[in-house]
Amino acid sequence: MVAASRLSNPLQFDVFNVDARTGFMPFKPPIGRLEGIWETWEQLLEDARHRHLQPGDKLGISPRERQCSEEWRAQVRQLPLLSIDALAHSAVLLRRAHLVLTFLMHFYIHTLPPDVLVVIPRPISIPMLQVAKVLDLPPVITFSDTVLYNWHSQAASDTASPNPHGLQSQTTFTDLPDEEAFYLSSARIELRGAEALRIMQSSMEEIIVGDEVAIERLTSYLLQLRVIINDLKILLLDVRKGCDPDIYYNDVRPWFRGEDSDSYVEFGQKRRWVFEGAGEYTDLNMLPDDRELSGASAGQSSMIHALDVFLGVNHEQPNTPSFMKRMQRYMPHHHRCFLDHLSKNPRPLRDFVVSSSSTKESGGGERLKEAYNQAVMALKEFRDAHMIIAALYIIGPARRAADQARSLDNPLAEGKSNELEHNDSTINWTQPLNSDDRALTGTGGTNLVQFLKGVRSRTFDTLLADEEVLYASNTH
Ligand code: HEM
Repeated sequence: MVAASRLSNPLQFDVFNVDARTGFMPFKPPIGRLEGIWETWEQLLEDARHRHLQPGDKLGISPRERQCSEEWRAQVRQLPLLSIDALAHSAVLLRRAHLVLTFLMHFYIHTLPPDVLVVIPRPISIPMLQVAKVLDLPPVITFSDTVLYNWHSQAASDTASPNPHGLQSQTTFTDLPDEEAFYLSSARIELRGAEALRIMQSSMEEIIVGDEVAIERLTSYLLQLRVIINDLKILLLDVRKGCDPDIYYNDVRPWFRGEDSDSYVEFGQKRRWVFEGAGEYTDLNMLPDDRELSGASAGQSSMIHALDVFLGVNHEQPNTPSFMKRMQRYMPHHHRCFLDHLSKNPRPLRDFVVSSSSTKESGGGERLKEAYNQAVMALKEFRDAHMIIAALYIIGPARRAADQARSLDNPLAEGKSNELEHNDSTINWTQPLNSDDRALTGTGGTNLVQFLKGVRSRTFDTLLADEEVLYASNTH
């Protein structure tokens, strides 16, 4: 348990919509349904789920399934255009509205046949853009829609924290237990990570004090942090218990795709998403030409970003914003501010560890450095595990899907095999996968293999070597 504060708190959770018990997840379960005039959105969402709509580019989709999707989309086009004014006063209602509208929108877009234009009908596009504007979020499904604000639990009382093993998802695309297991594995990581946030808070206080006692405390916090990050790794690997890789890849993942990972490419360009009627609203001018609409990805989890920022793992690169920076655009506004605040810490942990271990005589600095390296190593091992999961859930199933498409002689086979010129799920990540750079893309639109290897290397490079500490002591 983290010791009581010795200083006024440099990282005030409540300002950033962070809860000391549940971290970036709200302490109380999010509301499960909008009432009043917005019931119609909820009913249409329910209807989409009951119909078991299928993605329009699914291999072997039947005429009956296409017809069923078209009937549902016709209902969406006939919806009245509802005002969001009475929602705008409540963050809780707005979050549910973002969730419902993005689920409706992704159902609408991804049930379209792959070769028709994407025009999001006005009854969804306008409230979607309005809600997104008030929340300062992009009009696309995010990690907060599928995980942070998409759960309920049977808590023992109003004051008890949600039980990580008693969680259920409120809304899914497929009603498959695999989809729910996928969301809940992230939710459990968020809940377990709340203790890591408390450690960051207490550590920042100790860094300000900076004396021998502070160094001892900080050392023990970092050792606790190592244990927590190791637990996050175990929780991540546990996704295998409830979510089948092929079901995830073929049935669940297609619904998350953003504009930048659309499967249909014409004249070298992916389909643009047209938000019908947006041009008539000058105050909704939030879709510049260089807009980017990536699909939901756990890369948007503020928890992992917070660990990077706190431990000093630097993903930034000159000239272009990094993937990690881009993903922050998809996080709830206050959580983005939290990361910003953490990154502007005037005494960053890594610098403090370097200076303490190079100047302190007593050996406390050396123990601090060792504890710091163990925490960084745990994060690197989390990323090793994440690469195994990405291989198992994307690379293996993508290969099997491409083989299946080829055997059906389906015109989409070329697209699917472009996705995968790689090895199978027992991939050896230390080998170059393929000289062909046509890469598998993540839902966040990245070149998956290259990207994940880069993130892991940068984590490893954050470890403090003896020379670095020596260099710091010589330059004091
Ligand atoms: C079946 C489970 C998972 C799969 C298949 C998966 C896949 C991916 C993929 C493809 C990327 C590349 C970026 C993109 O384009 O989206 C990515 C990035 C990322 N994912 Fe996951 N992911 C899974 C679970 C998780 C979980 C549970 C977390 C943590 C809550 C997580 C955290 C991240 C982070 C932080 C990144 C950014 C890169 C990094 O920091 O290493 N992922 N993931």
